[in-house]
Amino acid sequence: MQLVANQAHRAPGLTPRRADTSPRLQAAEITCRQAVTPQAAGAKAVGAIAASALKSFGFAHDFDQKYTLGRAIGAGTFGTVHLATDKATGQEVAVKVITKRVMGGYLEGNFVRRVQHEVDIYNHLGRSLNVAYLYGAWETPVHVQLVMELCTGGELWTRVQRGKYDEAAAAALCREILCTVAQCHAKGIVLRDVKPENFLFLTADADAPLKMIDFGLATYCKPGQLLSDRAGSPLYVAPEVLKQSYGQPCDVWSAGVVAYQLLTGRFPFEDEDCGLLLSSLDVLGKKHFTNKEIFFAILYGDLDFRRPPWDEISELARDFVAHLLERDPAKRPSAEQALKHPWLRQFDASASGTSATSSTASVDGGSNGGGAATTDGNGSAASRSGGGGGVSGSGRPLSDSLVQRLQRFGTYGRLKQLALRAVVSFMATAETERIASLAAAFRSLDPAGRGVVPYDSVVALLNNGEWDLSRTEVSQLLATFDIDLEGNVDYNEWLAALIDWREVQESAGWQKYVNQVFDMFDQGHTGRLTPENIQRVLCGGGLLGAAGSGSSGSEADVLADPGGADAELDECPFDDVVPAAMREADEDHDGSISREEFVRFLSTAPGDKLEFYESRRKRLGGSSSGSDGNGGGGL
Ligand SMILES: Nc1ncnc2c1ncn2[C@@H]1O[C@H](COP(=O)(O)OP(=O)(O)OP(=O)(O)O)[C@@H](O)[C@H]1O
Repeated sequence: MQLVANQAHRAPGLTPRRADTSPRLQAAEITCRQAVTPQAAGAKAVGAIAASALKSFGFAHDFDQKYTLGRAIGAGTFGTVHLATDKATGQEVAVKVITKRVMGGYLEGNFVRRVQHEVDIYNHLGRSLNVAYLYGAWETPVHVQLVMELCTGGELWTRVQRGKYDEAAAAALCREILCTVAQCHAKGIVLRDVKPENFLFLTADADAPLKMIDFGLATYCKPGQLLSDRAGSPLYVAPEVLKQSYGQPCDVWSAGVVAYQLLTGRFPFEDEDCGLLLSSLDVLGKKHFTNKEIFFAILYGDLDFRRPPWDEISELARDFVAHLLERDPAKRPSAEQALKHPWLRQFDASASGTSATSSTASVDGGSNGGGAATTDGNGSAASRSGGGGGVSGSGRPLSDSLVQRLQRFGTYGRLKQLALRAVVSFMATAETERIASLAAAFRSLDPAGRGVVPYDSVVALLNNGEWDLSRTEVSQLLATFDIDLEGNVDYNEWLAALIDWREVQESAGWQKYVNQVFDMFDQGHTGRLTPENIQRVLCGGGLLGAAGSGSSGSEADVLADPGGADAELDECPFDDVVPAAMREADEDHDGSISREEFVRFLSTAPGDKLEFYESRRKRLGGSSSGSDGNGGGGL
């Protein structure tokens, strides 16, 4: 095993991260970073790209025109993170500046895969409100610049160091971490680096949302698959990772270590022989532990539930932590199962509370008509939690789950979103019943029947006082809606973003619709889609014609100009879509997407449940009706 220290490249003058404050932890933080091999970075990331032959990533080059770079605010082994300001809007963002690694005039292969992998994962998972949002990637001859949502609340680690959390606060944070893990696992991604340093608070507020950053060790691993390369940070690494045979459960273990820390302020294991009991204090300078000692404690040490403050912590909390820190991964709960633990559920407002029903919710499409967004001025506590643990995604009223649906759709990636928008256009005429409530909700925002809702109306909807969202989160949800990047939300975008795709997949028509979209791309009737096919159709507007901006979305509209033979390919806003989609969809790496691969690409994993995404639905006390907030026209 090749070990690489995880403390290099600190920019001068930066507030040091935890690793720098403690020589002990610095040693302990030596991280097994050989993960970015073709196997470990995921064969998908390798995909059809001959990485070693690249001179550039194909990212935009106009960073300096768009942003003013400010001071450095953080540093890791891979890059330095700076503050920056959007010149047009004044919005502050975080920019990770990564120095390019070049060999023989070309970008070094592993480096290319690492960057592409990070961008791909951010582009998918960053659409969830649990992960810092990636606005885009830029490059110069020397650097790559990843522009991200700025999190000003500091690392979870900083708050952990201040001492233990009360149970309600600890449970809320554990829920957010496990939701992030569950979202990743549902997409066949294992994080391998769940630790407090990789979660930042959006703001300094006590109840600010937590956002995951840094997917450097994440890799593709479906349930049941096993990995063998050691990867992780020693204090959080699962025993089976040390034994080099592990899969998704390793993230649940790491979440268990974090849960233990949140409740007690220290690490969970002791080893009588070497007197190892890790506490924040130990870590900050009193004792010296080698990785060997730490690994021994993880593998064989006793779980310490005896010492204070465990005598003041509830049985349920202890049971929760003990379950997550089960050494046998086969007996450990999955992230989804852990989210249903009674300790988390007892603090989950959405599991017991009532949802906002009092104001003029604009998405019900029924009784409220007009769709005028209102502010209820209630100012009540908001719930960031999911849909109440066991609540199924299917059948959840739109007025409760709008934000969850948007996030999940956002994580699909651009090509899949565009293709699903085309599927919708085929469905719209055939499945009027399935889309009736969504159509009604759209009409309430588009009373004039133009088939397009301007950005302002959607912003007003998301700011109507019923959702707990920051300004930047509203704009990122808006970006998810606007699949064709036209600056508004058309009827088919609305349907595509909000429909329950898992339900559609189970319907008789699904295979037919997907075939129709495949055929739109496959103009040569070869049965395979090449990057060129896809690029031509996307940039020629053939797929976007699939809905037009109207609400009819008929088959005739779709097929009117399927290939865009006269297409102007020079100014295509989807240039970066195809390589990322190829890395995801081309499972056998033959440089094309077969019909079967396309069907799998468009399908939503059965495990990708709505309740893993934060509802952000405000919970209003004393709801009169106790109804589902549907107002008569929700899903
Ligand atoms: N979106 C953000 N907003 C504010 N600060 C950030 C953001 N992203 C990163 N940082 C800060 O920059 C530091 C380094 O970021 P990050 O961990 O992503 O870099 P890295 O080089 O990939 O790290 P690693 O060494 O773990 O690979 C973080 O610890 C954090 O303090």
